[in-house]
Amino acid sequence: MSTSSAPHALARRFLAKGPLTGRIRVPGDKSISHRSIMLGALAVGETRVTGLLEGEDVLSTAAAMRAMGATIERQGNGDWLVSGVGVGGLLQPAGALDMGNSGTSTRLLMGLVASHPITTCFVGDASLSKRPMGRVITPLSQVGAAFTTYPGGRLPLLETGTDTPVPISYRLPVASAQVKSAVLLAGLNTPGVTTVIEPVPTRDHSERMLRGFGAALTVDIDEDGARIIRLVGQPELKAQDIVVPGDPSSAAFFVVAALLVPGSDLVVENVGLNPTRAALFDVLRLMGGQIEEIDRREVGGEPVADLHVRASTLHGIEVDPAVVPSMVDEFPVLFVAAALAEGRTVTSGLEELRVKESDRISAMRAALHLAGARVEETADGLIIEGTGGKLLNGTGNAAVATHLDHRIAMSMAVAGLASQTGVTVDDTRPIATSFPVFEHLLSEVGAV
Ligand SMILES: O=C(O)C1=C[C@@H](OP(=O)(O)O)[C@@H](O)[C@H](O)C1
Ligand SMILES: C=C(OP(=O)(O)O)C(=O)O
Repeated sequence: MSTSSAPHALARRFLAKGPLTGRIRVPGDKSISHRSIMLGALAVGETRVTGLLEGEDVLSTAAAMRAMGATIERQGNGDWLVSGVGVGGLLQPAGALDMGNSGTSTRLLMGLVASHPITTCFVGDASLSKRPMGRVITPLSQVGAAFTTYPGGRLPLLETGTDTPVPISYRLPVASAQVKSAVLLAGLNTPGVTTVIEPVPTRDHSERMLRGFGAALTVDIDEDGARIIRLVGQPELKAQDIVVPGDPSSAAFFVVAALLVPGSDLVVENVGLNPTRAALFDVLRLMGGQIEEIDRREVGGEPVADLHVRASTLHGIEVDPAVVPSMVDEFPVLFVAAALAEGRTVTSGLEELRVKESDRISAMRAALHLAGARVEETADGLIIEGTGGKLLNGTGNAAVATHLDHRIAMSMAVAGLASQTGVTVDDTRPIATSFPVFEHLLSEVGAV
C-alpha cells in the first residue's frame, strides 16, 4: 500500500494569494534541539533550553529520554527545563521507545544506549521502518552492544547495551552526522578515548555542544584533510543554558518561496548559519538569488543572521557535489528553485537522499513532473530544465505523493506558490515533524 493512500491523510492545495512580505522567525534548529535534550538529560543539574523546536521529532527524543530517567518539562514562558541523570545514569525503559518519523532520534539514542547495560526496543512509523540502521549497528557492535533487527537492519529493533564498552576508532564510510554522533554519544559512557575519523565534514553540532557541556573533545585535521575527532569518555557534563538558533532547513522554504513569488520582499530573522549547514543560501546566490545577510552575530555558540530576500530571476547551475553534506536536507526545495530558473541545473552526489524519510530524488522527480516541470532522474541526482521564471502549470486537484516526508510536502507547497493552478499535497501531517507552524507562517507573510 502506498503511504499516499494512508487513512486520515490531510490533503491541501497550495496556491499563492500574493507575494511574501514582512518579517518572520522560524522555529529552533531541529539538530540542536535533539542534542540539547539528550545532553541535558545526561548532565548534572538543570539545563534550560530557550527556543527548542517543539516538532514531533524532538518530542520523540524528549519522551525517550524521560522513559530512561530524565525529567523534562516545558515552562509557561516556552523554555524547557531538563534535569539530567549524569553520564552513565540512563535507566531501563519500561516499554518500547517510539521514534515516530525521526532518524536523528533513533540513531543518536542507539549510540547512547550502546554503553549502558539496558535493553531498548526502537519502533517507528512506516517511513522510519524502511530506513537503514546498519550504518550505526556496525560501529556500535564494536563498542559491545548487541542488536536484533527486522530483516535488512531496519526497525523494529532490539538493542542491548553493555556495561563494559570498548572505546573504538571509527572511520565513517558515509558522510553522516547521525553516524558520527551515535559513535561519540556511545563514547560518552566509555572509559578511554573514542575516535571518529570523518573524511568529509558534516554538521558539527555534536562536537560544539559536547564541548559546551564540558566534555574533553578535540578535532585535528590529518594529511588527507579528514577530521579526527577524539572524545575522552566518562566526563561529568555540566548543565547549560542553551539558546537554539532558528533552523536554516526550515528557513529554506521561505527563502526559496520569496525568491520565486513575484514581488516578494521578506526578512527571515535569526537563521542559524553554521557553515556545515548553510550551503543552500550560497548556491541560491550563485543562481542569482538576492539574499542579504543582516546583523551577523552569535547565538548559543552558533553564527546567525537575519536574511533579507527579494524575488529574483534565477539561472540554472551545476551544483558542486562537495557542498552536499552542508545542505543535505535542502535539495528538495533547491529542485523547486531550479524548476523555475533560466536554463539547466545539474545535481549529483545525492545518493544519501534516497535513504531519508523517502527516496527524495525519485519523490521530487515524480512530484515536480506532475506539476509540469522538466526533470530527469540520474543515479545520484536530478537534472532540471527550468521555465525561465514562468510559473509552473501546477497539479490543480491532482495530489503529489509525499510518502510521509515533511520536506517533500513543504517543497511542493512552495512549488504550488510558484504555479498557475496550485499544487495539491496528498498529506500535510508530516510537516509537524520539523516545522509545525509552517502553514501558519505562510499565511502570516501573505502567501496563502
Ligand atoms: O545529525 C543530524 O541532526 C542530522 C543529520 C543528517 O542526517 P545524516 O547524518 O543521515 O545525513 C540530516 O539529514 C538530518 O536531518 C539531521
Ligand atoms: C532527514 C531528516 O531527518 P531525520 O533523519 O532525523 O529523520 C530531515 O529532517 O530532513
